[in-house]
Amino acid sequence: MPGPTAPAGARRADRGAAGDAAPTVAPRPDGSAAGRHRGDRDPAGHPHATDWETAHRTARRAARHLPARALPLAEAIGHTLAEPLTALTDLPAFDTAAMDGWAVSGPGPWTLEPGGAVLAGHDRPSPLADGLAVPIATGARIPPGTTAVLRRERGRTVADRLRGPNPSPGADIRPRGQECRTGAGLLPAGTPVTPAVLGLAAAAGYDRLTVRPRPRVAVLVLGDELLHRGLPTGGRIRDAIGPMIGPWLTALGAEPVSVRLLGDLPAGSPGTTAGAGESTAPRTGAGARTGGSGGADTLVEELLAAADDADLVLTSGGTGAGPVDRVHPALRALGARVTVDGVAVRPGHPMLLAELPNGIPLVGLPGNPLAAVSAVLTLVAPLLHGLTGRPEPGAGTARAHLTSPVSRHPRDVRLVPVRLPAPGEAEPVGWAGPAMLRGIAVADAVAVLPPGPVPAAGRVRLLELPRP
Ligand SMILES: Nc1nc2c(c(=O)[nH]1)N[C@H]1C(S)=C(S)[C@@H](COP(=O)(O)OP(=O)(O)OC[C@H]3O[C@@H](n4cnc5c(N)ncnc54)[C@H](O)[C@@H]3O)O[C@H]1N2
Ligand code: MOO
Repeated sequence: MPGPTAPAGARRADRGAAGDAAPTVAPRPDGSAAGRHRGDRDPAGHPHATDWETAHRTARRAARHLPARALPLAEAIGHTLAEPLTALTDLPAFDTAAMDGWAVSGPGPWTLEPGGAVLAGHDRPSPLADGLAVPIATGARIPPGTTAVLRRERGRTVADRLRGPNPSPGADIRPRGQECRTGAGLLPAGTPVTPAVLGLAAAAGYDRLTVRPRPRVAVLVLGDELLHRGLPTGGRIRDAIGPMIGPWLTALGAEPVSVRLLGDLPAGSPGTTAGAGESTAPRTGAGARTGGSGGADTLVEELLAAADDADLVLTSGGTGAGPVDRVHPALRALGARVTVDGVAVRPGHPMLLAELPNGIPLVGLPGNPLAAVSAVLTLVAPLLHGLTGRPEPGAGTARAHLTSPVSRHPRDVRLVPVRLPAPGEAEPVGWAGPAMLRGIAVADAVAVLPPGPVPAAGRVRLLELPRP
């Protein structure tokens, strides 16, 4: 069970030590630090803060595409097309009746051909001579010589005669290739495989799809103060990140393989760890969670075990420089390359992006719950899209007018939960403090407010919120 919590004041009091705990920032060829921008200032103690746009881009680029694999259709759901989907057949593959009725040749009245109906699934029906009609079912091949289909409800038969209005030529016939010709591009690479994509792929002749799999994500929720059931008590509070992070990852196209609820473990050093490859932490099933610190005694051990079995590792909490904020020290002990160490965004400025020694990316979500959401939108979503090759949803295109002005941060981007009451309108919902979820819980999107001295008004950029 988690141990007692240091009072918040004590945890915060040590933030002055940020310099000591700062991990190595990877140098760039030009000698500057990756993601660091001269002139950026974060008065709260993050001199390395990366600007928000750069952080977003860096996260996407930090991801190498996951290897593609060919999977049977039924197993491809939720993954991402690694290659364009190209029609393997004309669709429809032959001229097809669009309605139940009669195939007719020429103007009526018509004589019914003896010998029964043309049904779906029948191979080549015999040709229809001028003045003749034959009953036909939706989806059946059109007999050669047919000029149109007369719908059942429009015709009436007496003995072997069919009467009804003359359908216009080609009426209710779906011509071969109407939807696509063989070789036509149907979907680009990077398309998420939805139920409709599976249906289209099957119709277009596919038995298997070449996909990039859903990224496997391991999550470590840090903090001795967190309770996982019941009411806040004795200075402890409910964990709000653990319950939302798994479903949010799923909505972003990832597979949360484990959400481990850990206390404030000591950072540890690589010397005290189990080597990568021999995980000491009991692995859990998809989306499963465990209480307590499991089998590992240090954060370094937990990180190594997580990285061994995932495409992306997330931590929550402990990104600061307080006495029990162990993410930076653990990354430093591991020799991880920290590429984004703080972002000029509110909430969420302590968020970080790193590359673990085995090349697996790690995102450190700040502990304040809305700050963690901000990090999901800023770093996690583009990273996942980079791993699968999905385009950023509505990247740079979604915009709306704020229905009322919202105060901005003088130097940092502000992310503000909004409702979208009408097309093109964004209504701030309030309750946007870093520790609050009340606003985001009713929001349809998040508005991106650039820094500035006066409140934001007018058109703003929107970020989609992932939906289950
Ligand atoms: N001296 C300074 N103090 C703080 C700064 C700063 O710049 N200088 N930044 C503040 C901001 S902004 C944030 S965000 C947090 C980031 O802190 P950590 O990532 O180290 O997170 P913790 O200290 O562990 O927790 C912060 C806060 O969030 C609560 N928390 C943590 N995990 C959860 C969870 N899973 N569910 C709900 N709430 C959680 C925790 O109890 C704390 O109240 O640092 C500020 N301080
Ligand atoms: O930026 Mo903190 O991340 O506002 O809560």
